[in-house]
Amino acid sequence: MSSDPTTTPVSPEVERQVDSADSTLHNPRSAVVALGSNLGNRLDTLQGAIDALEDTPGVRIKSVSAVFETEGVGGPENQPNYFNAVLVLRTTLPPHSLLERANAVEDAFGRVREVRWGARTLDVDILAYEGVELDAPELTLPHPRAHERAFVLAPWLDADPDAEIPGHGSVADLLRRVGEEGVQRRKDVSLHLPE
Ligand SMILES: Nc1ncnc2c1ncn2[C@@H]1O[C@H](COP(=O)(O)OP(=O)(O)OP(=O)(O)O)[C@@H](O)[C@H]1O
Ligand SMILES: Nc1nc2c(c(=O)[nH]1)N=C(CO)CN2
Repeated sequence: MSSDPTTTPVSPEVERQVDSADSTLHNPRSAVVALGSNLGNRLDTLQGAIDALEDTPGVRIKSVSAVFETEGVGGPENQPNYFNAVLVLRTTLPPHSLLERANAVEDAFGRVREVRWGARTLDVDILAYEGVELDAPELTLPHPRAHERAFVLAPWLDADPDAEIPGHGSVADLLRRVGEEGVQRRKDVSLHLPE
């Protein structure tokens, strides 16, 4: 019998049937996540975010881009440069659960939401989630501004040279169109998967 008084015990066979009807448990999807930081120790923060995401049940990081140092786009003038990176994941979490986890990781690194596009210790955005298009304020997929941002496209191309943004084209073409001004690959630093 289950020791949890809020649950009605079910047989292992029923549990198996319920699990097999939940296709998300068996079908990890590909998702792409952008990381950005322009306050504090930017490299440690991005590495901490990678470790926290990899530590999430239902999330496996498959590819980590190089680190790009980028000039702030939008928001207040003279904000410090960002470190940006992109991760390709396989995940069994549905999109909204992945967003919740992304927000929790931002909060864990002391993110305070004040000025739009203002400086932040950590920003975690979902760029794309395999086969999903959404147009809600709390979650828009693919990310509505990814295709026009060199600070997203350059690391995305590095993490996945064949990436496509549904409705916009290949990341390689989009980056050629947008140009790479204000975006520099930092060859002296790197991020890694947790050991
Ligand atoms: N694809 C997405 N990834 C992350 N957040 C999203 C996405 N689509 C919508 N949102 C919503 O956007 C809200 C604002 O996010 P945030 O404060 O990180 O914006 P921002 O990173 O400053 O700006 P931008 O959205 O232009 O990158 C979040 O509360 C979130 O619910
Ligand atoms: N260079 C750079 N500029 C930004 C960034 C970012 O990550 N890098 N994020 C923003 C809001 O998501 C706004 N502007």
